Order: sequence, then C-alpha cells, then structure tokens
Amino acid sequence: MINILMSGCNGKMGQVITRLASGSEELTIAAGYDLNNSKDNPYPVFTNIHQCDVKVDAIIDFSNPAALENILEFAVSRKIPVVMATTGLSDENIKVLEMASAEIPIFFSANMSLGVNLLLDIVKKASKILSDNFDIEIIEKHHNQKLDSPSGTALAIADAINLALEQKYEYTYDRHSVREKRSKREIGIHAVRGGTIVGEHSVIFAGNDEIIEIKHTATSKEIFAVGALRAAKFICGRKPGFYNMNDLISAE
Ligand SMILES: NC(=O)C1=CN([C@@H]2O[C@H](COP(=O)(O)OP(=O)(O)OC[C@H]3O[C@@H](n4cnc5c(N)ncnc54)[C@H](OP(=O)(O)O)[C@@H]3O)[C@@H](O)[C@H]2O)C=CC1
Ligand SMILES: O=C(O)C1=N[C@H](C(=O)O)C[C@H](O)C1
Repeated sequence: MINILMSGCNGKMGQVITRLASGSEELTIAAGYDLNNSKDNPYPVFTNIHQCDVKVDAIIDFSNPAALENILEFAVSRKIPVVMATTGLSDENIKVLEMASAEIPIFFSANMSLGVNLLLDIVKKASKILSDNFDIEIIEKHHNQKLDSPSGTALAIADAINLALEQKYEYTYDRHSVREKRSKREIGIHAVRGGTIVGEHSVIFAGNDEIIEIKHTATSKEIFAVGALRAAKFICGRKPGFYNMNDLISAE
C-alpha cells in the first residue's frame, strides 16, 4: 500500500482525491496538510507539514504556490517523492522544483488529464504545419474560484507550441491594453472565469477563410485526481529527477 500525504487536503481537488483513494487497494491517504483543520478528514491533518509524524511514501500537492517551499523542504529532508499539480508557479518556483529534483523524484504537470496531454501532441504537430499562415490564440475557461490566470495548462500549451516553433513567439495576455494589430509572431492567451466550469482549453488556428479549433473540455475534476494518483504510483521508487505525463504514458 502506498501512503500518500495529501497537501491541500481540504480543497476541491484534495477532497476529490480523498474520495477516490478511499476505494483504492493500492494507495491510501495517510495524512493531510492544509492551512487549517476545518474538514472532517479520515486521516490526521497537519497545519505545519514539518510536524507530520506519519510515514508517507509520496506527497500529492494541489494547494497554492505559497506552500511550495515548505513542501519541498520537508520532502527533500525525508527523501519523499512529490507529485506537484499546483499551478500559478513563478519561474523562480519552477527553478526551485528543478533543483529539488536533483535529490528526490518530482512529477510536475499543470494538467493531470490524459486528454490534455494528447491535445499537447496534436497542437504541436498542427503548429508546425500551420504557423506560417495561421494566427494562434488560446482560450481557457474555468470556475469562479480559480486564483491563477491564465491557467497553468494554457501556459503549458503555449510553451509546447513555442518549443515546436523554435521559441519565436511572444505571448499577448487578453488584449485589453493593446491598440495595434496582432503580429504574426505572437500567441494570444485569454482567460474566462465563471460558475462551476471545470476546465476548457481551446487552441484556435485562424487563417484566411478557415479556422481550426482543437479543444479539450473537462467535465469532472476526477480526471485530474485519477491522473495524480497514477503519477504517485509512477514516481514511488524512481530515481531523483523531473518527471511529467509523457514519462508516465510511455512507462504504462
Ligand atoms: N495539475 C492539475 O491537473 C490541476 C491543478 N489544479 C491546481 O491545484 C491547485 C488547487 O486547486 P483546488 O483544489 O481547486 O483549489 P482549492 O482552493 O479548493 O484548494 C487549495 C487548498 O490548499 C489550501 N492552501 C492554500 N494555501 C496553502 C498553504 N500555503 N499551505 C497549505 N495549504 C494551503 C487552501 O486553503 P484555503 O482554502 O484556506 O486557502 C485549500 O484548502 C490550484 O493551483 C489549481 O490550479 C487544479 C486542478 C487540476
Ligand atoms: O484550477 C483548476 O481547476 C484547474 N487548474 C489547472 C490549470 O490551471 O491548468 C488544470 C485544470 O484546468 C483545472
């Protein structure tokens, strides 16, 4: 049985993962970490991760970038692998994650769903074929409780396209302050927030008289929870390193 420390255990994703893991014969949530102990969780919850005295095999984090430093200090000091799903991380946060991955296995993905990771592949191929004649815009939609904008997934899609196109593109966020025509060398990234939208990502390739739209819609948070639990199983027992969904998909 793999014992998980669920970081952000009281949050929306923490609660979905708690529910899913309760039916698992391979994994169990052995402890939680969150800002307070307000939920009736079936495991001990620590408001200071360093006080966690439960033996855990992996940490899954769906919390907030502010928690990153504490989680990594704790994980590195005890050699515990981490599945990092929190978005809104700064470039500095990513560097810290990469440094920690020299000492422990870190699995990082802004989107734990299988579908978005397939979308990334499709979009990279489409970009190579279309970029000379089509403008690329990304639109993401999420619930009204989301803190970060644009979504981590929208940024990951833009980065994947840019990598496929040899890093030639600048990002234009929303467009409210722009008073000139778009250039060929930009990717527009736009965020919509409302109600309970779980998560939508559309990549639009707009050309002369034709538009191609590649879209992923999440209709339940369970897809992210399933992916995170698979990632936890995947990183347990691995060498230190920085892993992602491609590593998991090619290993299964
Ligand atoms: N990679 C992926 O596939 C996915 C990633 N996410 C990301 O996961 C994160 C969490 O999402 P979600 O569950 O919807 O958010 P929630 O706000 O519902 O949950 C976050 C939880 O973390 C707690 N928290 C906040 N700050 C800290 C801290 N410094 N230390 C410990 N706990 C803290 C919050 O407490 P409080 O409410 O009191 O602030 C809350 O209980 C977001 O960044 C989101 O974008 C979400 C879905 C999929
Ligand atoms: O906050 C969310 O809900 C989600 N966040 C992730 C992101 O920022 O990309 C992934 C998913 O879309 C849900």
